[in-house]
Amino acid sequence: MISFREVGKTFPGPKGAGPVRALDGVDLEIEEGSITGVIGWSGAGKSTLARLVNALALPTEGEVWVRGHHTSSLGERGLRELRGEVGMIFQQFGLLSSRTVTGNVAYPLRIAGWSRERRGPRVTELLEFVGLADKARQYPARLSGGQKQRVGIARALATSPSVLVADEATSALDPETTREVLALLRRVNRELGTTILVITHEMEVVSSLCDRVVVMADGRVIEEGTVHAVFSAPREDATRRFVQGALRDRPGPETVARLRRRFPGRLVTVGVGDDGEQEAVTDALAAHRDVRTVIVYGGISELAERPVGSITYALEGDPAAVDALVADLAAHARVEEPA
Ligand SMILES: Nc1ncnc2c1ncn2[C@@H]1O[C@H](COP(=O)(O)OP(=O)(O)OP(=O)(O)O)[C@@H](O)[C@H]1O
Repeated sequence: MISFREVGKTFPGPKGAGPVRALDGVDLEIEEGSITGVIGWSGAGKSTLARLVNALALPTEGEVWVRGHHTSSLGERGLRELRGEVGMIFQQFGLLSSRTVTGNVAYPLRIAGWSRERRGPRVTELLEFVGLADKARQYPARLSGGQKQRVGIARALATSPSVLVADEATSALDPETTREVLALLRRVNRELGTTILVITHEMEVVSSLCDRVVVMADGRVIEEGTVHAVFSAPREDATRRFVQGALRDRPGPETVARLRRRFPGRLVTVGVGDDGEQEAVTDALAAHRDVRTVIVYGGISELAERPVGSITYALEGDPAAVDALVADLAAHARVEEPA
């Protein structure tokens, strides 16, 4: 559906500074019907990547393909076709304040040359889909943030695009409204079959909505895979920071110091993965009765409907017995000792 092949994007830098390398050697395949999250800290290149999908920007190296369109070699007609294939929603909604909800949703249809007779029923259908049929005549200023974003989604879907790109679409919303908008995006994917690309710096958005995740740092893709695979065993520091920020399952340095003062035993953090792993850990703890085991910290969440997190134990006993238990745990799960 979408293919990035060795894509680079360099911007001329500010006066006196060198050029800015926003994307560097990005290879990426987005499957039809998937929901893919692109996550990264500020400046990682996420928005630049999003803008390449509907040719709002073109790569300076490599190729971007969207549904068989090579974005760098499109004429005016090809570009119009591509923009019809790719809907976009933004953090600040991008609604026209001088037009009603109906006027906003009808706007892309007017541009695409739909007659007034065809536009009316299509707008009604779209507003019903996003649950805003009763707001058709309102102006955006009278709507809440969540309602504005739903208008944005209806507008983005007007021409039945096969791809929807959401650039920080929930970053301006409170947690409850964020959940509503994410639920709507899930419906768009399931009921309309739209492929969705979600650009975000919020791990919760990825973990609750996406099938796959692409982690970006410094213009590069540093990790990629299913949400569960990437977040349950992060390989890169940047990924680990996202997971840690969301799960808060591992004690930070100050907490570790406090735990060491309170508990005499050896601190060991044991990863929680799928069910089999947890059972093996419980069995190992039960088998080593000569070691006193105290749970001192931890957290378990769900990612892609599977458990993930860690539990930190203080293990107290004869050092050889504690060593034997730690070896037994390490045979079944990820074991770390806080620094
Ligand atoms: N039009 C532009 N001109 C010059 N530099 C740009 C331009 N657009 C982006 N950049 C630079 O490219 C890099 C990547 O920016 P980008 O906006 O893609 O990152 P991001 O991951 O989306 O970050 P944020 O979440 O802060 O928007 C940054 O260093 C940014 O300053």
